[in-house]
This record gives sequence, structure tokens and C-alpha cells, in this order.
Amino acid sequence: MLYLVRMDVHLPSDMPADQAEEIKAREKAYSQRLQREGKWPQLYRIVGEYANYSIFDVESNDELHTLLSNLPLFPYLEIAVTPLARHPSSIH
Ligand SMILES: O=C(O)C[C@H]1C=CC(=O)O1
Repeated sequence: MLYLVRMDVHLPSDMPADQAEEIKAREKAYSQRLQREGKWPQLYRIVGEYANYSIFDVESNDELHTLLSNLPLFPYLEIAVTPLARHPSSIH
């Protein structure tokens, strides 16, 4: 099952820089593990925003929820999920 996910990052402005860097480093490692496993096949920065559009390829709503809620940045993310179905005109 494919999902389009938008994540907007809202780190508190008073978070110490070293704490923010530590969370971002854990987020990067976690996201790159999921990318290597094929569960997070696409990740794009939204130009001019601290946000991304991602494609997730997972087995179920529950799996996606678990993966997203385990993101180190999860407490600071605004997340919008759009389930995707195959378009009848798509050649892919
Ligand atoms: O920077 C972001 O968009 C948030 C998050 C998603 C992957 C990652 O490494 O950080």
C-alpha cells in the first residue's frame, strides 16, 4: 500500500541546539534505514519550507502509523497522510 505523507517540522525555538542536532541525527539514521528497507522509497524537501513529501510503501495503516510514530522527530511533526490507489490511466 502506497501513501503520500507530508511532514512539517516544528522544533521549539527554545530547544538547545545540541538537543536538536541529536534528534535530527537519529531521525536521519532511522529514515535511511527505512529507505534501505524499501518502506520509504521517496523523500523530497519542499522548496523553501522545513517540510517534506514522502512516499511510504507498507503493508497496512497500522504499519504506517507505527513507522511514523517511531520517528525521533514525531513529537515535533505535523503529519498529513494521503492513501494512494493506482490511477487507471497510469502506465506504471
Ligand atoms: O527533515 C525532515 O524533513 C524531517 C525528517 C524526514 C527525514 C529526515 O531525516 O528528517
